[in-house]
Amino acid sequence: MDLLRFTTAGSVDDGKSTLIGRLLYDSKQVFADQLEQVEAASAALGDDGVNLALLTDGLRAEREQGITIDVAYRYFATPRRKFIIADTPGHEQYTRNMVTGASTSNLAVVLVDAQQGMTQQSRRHASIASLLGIPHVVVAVNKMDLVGYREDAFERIVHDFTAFAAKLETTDVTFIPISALHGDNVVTRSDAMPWYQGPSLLYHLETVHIASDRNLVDTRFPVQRVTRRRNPEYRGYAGTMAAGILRPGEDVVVLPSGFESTVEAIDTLEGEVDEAFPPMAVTVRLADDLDVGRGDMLARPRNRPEVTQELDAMVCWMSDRPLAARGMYALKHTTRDARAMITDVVYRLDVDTLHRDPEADRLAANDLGRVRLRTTTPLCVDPYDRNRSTGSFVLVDEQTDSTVGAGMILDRG
Ligand SMILES: Nc1nc2c(ncn2[C@@H]2O[C@H](COP(=O)(O)OP(=O)(O)OP(=O)(O)O)[C@@H](O)[C@H]2O)c(=O)[nH]1
Repeated sequence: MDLLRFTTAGSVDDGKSTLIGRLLYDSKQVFADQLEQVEAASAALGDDGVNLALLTDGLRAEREQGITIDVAYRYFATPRRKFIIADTPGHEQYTRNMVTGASTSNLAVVLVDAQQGMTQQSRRHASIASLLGIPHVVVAVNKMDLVGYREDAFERIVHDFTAFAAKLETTDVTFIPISALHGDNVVTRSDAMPWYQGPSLLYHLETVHIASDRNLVDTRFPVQRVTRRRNPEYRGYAGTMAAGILRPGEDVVVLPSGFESTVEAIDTLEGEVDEAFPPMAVTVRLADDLDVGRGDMLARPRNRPEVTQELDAMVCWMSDRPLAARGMYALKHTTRDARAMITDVVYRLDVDTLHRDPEADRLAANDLGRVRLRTTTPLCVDPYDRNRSTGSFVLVDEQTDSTVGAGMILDRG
């Protein structure tokens, strides 16, 4: 069964918690003991019925105990699909959280309050979803009950959002009018909005076509480690397929060294396989005895990533200490660790207006901007819009060992 990863984005009080609670509750993913707790807490607050936001927040608190996490991953399944929700609490660090949660998402649900309409925050969330290359966006127009379930309220938001999204690269945008509180169009279709002919949110999540979002063209296999098992002659390269397809008998090039060989066999825990594709974890054996190690990448001789020490990237900055030219950081890209120096801050992007400020010489926490970097060792990279996995990296502060930036590599053309 396939898996859809999605993230939710909304401003404070748009109803994110209520929506997630509703999805879990109506698709019967809530355990009896959790439900009892929430019913008791709801009653204590004077709510009749179940306060769904409490349900989500309760699960959140449970997860957060003792560990600082910015993104809680929540799992649920229906007969059609498995789901992972990257639930991003906290309002201060929304850009950072959204970047963390969204970087592997297939889809983003952007909540817009039907009464308030498009806000600066909605524009920001749409911009970030687009920059992160999330292939599918759902605009869930929530609290339709507060506008009398009127079509014109919904249409106004569709119109405003579409006008703004025209400036973005996101192509697949679906609008769904919902009431998370009452459950309209969340799991089941609502009778309250006969003018809406589309699917419920859950049905859309179950059926949106994601198979072709994977890049099966550019073969990329970052080597995680060299394994020697079974016998002394056995030497395999273990890792996870980042893109493309790999089959025994095919020619490969090892980068950055440039040595070429042929795939002899592909092993998995279940035995040998005829082909490997993302996100399979496999061990590749080559016909020749080459010097291959962690951080190297296998690709096809005629379809290679760029091997470079100069990067142009959009960076989302997450640290209170600003990013500025000449800063040095540890850089993690696929399985390779390097060090990088910021050589230039090209511009800072205002995600509300999409205006570029070329005068900016630094990025503060939650800023996005274009920077140039030079790395100490060569990296095998693709543009992010071609391949999210070989096109992204993180920057780590070497003193505190904390992640301070997420980067998306741009095509320098
Ligand atoms: N009338 C109405 N109220 C709603 C709806 N959805 C949420 N609300 C209410 O809006 C308020 C905020 O909802 P939350 O789910 O806590 O929203 P949130 O702030 O986005 O959630 P988090 O930031 O994730 O904690 C609560 O009082 C909800 O009951 C809706 O569809 N209709």
